[in-house]
Amino acid sequence: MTTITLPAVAKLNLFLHITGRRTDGYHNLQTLFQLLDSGDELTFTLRDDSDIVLSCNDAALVNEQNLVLRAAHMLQQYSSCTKGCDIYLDKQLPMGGGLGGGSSDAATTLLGLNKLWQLGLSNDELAALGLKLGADLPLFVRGRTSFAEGVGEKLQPVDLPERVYLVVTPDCHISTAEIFQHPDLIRDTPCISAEQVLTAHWQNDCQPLVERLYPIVAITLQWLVEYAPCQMTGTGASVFAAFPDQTSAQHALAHLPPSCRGFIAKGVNQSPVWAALADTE
Ligand SMILES: C[C@@](CO)(OP(=O)(O)O)[C@H](O)COP(=O)(O)OP(=O)(O)OC[C@H]1O[C@@H](n2ccc(N)nc2=O)[C@H](O)[C@@H]1O
Ligand SMILES: Nc1ncnc2c1ncn2[C@@H]1O[C@H](COP(=O)(O)OP(=O)(O)O)[C@@H](O)[C@H]1O
Repeated sequence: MTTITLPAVAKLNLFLHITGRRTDGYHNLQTLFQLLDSGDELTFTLRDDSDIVLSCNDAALVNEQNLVLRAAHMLQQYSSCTKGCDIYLDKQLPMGGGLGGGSSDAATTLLGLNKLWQLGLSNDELAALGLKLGADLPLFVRGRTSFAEGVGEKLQPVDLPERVYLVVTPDCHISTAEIFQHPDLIRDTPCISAEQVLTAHWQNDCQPLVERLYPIVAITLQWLVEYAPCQMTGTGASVFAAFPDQTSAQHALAHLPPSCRGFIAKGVNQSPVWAALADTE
């Protein structure tokens, strides 16, 4: 096996409760991560030397800060592996939109290179390595729709109905750090237990602040709520709504405001990356 192609799917935060601020500046949160069935795609090809070379359909993404390269270098160093690879990233997800695309690309890189380089690392090892790159990495390494606590790394799988989502991203960039640093952020939501996840009130504590600071997000939510109940994911700017079927989601998508990007995806309990990895065996 010298080439592997794997998906890197998006996530939604069906709720995002911020329960407190930690001494290291980060916030404790409780969230319900819903994995989607679509996103980016990565192709890994073994090289004859130990170089790691990234190419991408968006040339602006080819730089050392790309989480794909950072994950690949980290894995190579951690495992003392002398093999290299070419990586092609087919970027489809909006960036910085609260969909976790960068984290998902990095997690798929850890899973793909663990296989291509025949390292035999466990999922626990890969999730712990991934956490060094971002709070959402362990979710995508484990690949299960989950209730998460801590900064998002303490995960409990949850089975949800596989619903159809319309995801809409307004044309604005929101800095996660700016939202978490803001004095007006809701950061005192009472903790719920894992048993309360399905019955709790699902809200995104970042949403009122983001709607105020970025009116385009509020306007997009006002448009979407005409079709279905909707919410923001992560620290924005993407918003989403669940629909009973593809047809009704398509109907809303057809009326998308001109400045927005949108796509329809199915919520899944298990990331397709696992089926794709199994196919490589
Ligand atoms: C809050 C979530 C929910 O999914 O937002 P999205 O990024 O998906 O929108 C994520 O956990 C975000 O994870 P990630 O995007 O990896 O955040 P990081 O780069 O680690 O953090 C950026 C900055 O946000 C703040 N931060 C982040 C996460 C957290 N639990 N508490 C924080 O206070 C910190 O100031 C940090 O320096
Ligand atoms: N492979 C990648 N895909 C997307 N963004 C990346 C990638 N590597 C690094 N980044 C950086 O990470 C930031 C957050 O990206 P992303 O994961 O898409 O958003 P979010 O954390 O809001 O869900 C981007 O603005 C970009 O600067």
